Amino acid sequence: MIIGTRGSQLALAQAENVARLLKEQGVETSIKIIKTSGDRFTDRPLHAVSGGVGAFVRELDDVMLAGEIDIAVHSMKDMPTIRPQALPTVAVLKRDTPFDFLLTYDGTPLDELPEQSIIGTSSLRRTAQIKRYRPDLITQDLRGNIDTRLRKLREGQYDGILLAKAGLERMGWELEGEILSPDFFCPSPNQGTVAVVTRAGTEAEDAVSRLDHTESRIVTEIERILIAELGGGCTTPVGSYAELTPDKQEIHVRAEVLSLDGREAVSINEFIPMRGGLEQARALGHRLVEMGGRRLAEEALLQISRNACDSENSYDY
Ligand SMILES: NCc1[nH]cc(CCC(=O)O)c1CC(=O)O
Repeated sequence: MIIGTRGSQLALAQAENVARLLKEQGVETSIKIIKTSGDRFTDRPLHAVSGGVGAFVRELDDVMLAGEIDIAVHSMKDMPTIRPQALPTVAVLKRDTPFDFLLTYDGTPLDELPEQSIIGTSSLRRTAQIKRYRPDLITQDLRGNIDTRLRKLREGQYDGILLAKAGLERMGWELEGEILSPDFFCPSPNQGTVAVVTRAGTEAEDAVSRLDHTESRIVTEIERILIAELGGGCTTPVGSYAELTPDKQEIHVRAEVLSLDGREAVSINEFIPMRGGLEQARALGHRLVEMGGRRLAEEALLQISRNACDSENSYDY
């Protein structure tokens, strides 16, 4: 069986991990690198790349539908909500750390950074959240793969950069930094979770389905439901995070929509029961809209110059 992946170090690490997990199940695989247009235009913000934020995923879908690969591995937060029926998400892997991470040039924590320090991120959500938390800091666009972003920090172009902790973990990089609390930095929906796609009705589907982690599947679904009604398309500053309580009876859900400048936000922060959780999440998503979340998402969208964007749920650029 052939695992298709993008060629970035993070994508390769994720694909290699899936290969290892399948090998433990006695399934042999090989890895094939697929170059996507999102990888080719790394100089522009992703919301300005043709095809928008679903680009990475869709091009792997195409080669899978063409039969060139059997298994595709994705960072789940980059996957559009609406998916081809023939390509089920057969496994949601056990979640890694879902939180954002601050790396600073000299190890200074967020609360102690001098005024006017420059923070690099290309995520509209992280930009809005950092502006809300520290309006005196300066945010600057920072694109590129994780290795590129780290290099730019080391070169002194930024005082600090924000990224997903999970990316560093998967690369095996243990760097000193600060995990940002979801109370102030609600992560992107599905951040820190890898999903695996196959063609329906194949041997690969059978094999990969053994890797599915039920709890991670539940919380990631809830995170999507919470923000499903917001509209505003993709690339708006939206966070959504669900976690099981230690007794596994309840789910702690947080979700928020911010204005691009971080000055306005609407949010929810609640515990819902495991039983009937999906319905309650839908109701909470509705409440987020009624509190003004859709208006904020639509306003943000109007302010962003961008090309066609077909994804409903890839907010993190
Ligand atoms: N936005 C791109 C992206 N997609 C997934 C990850 C990290 C891994 C993950 O969240 O699963 C990243 C990098 C980042 O946000 O720093």
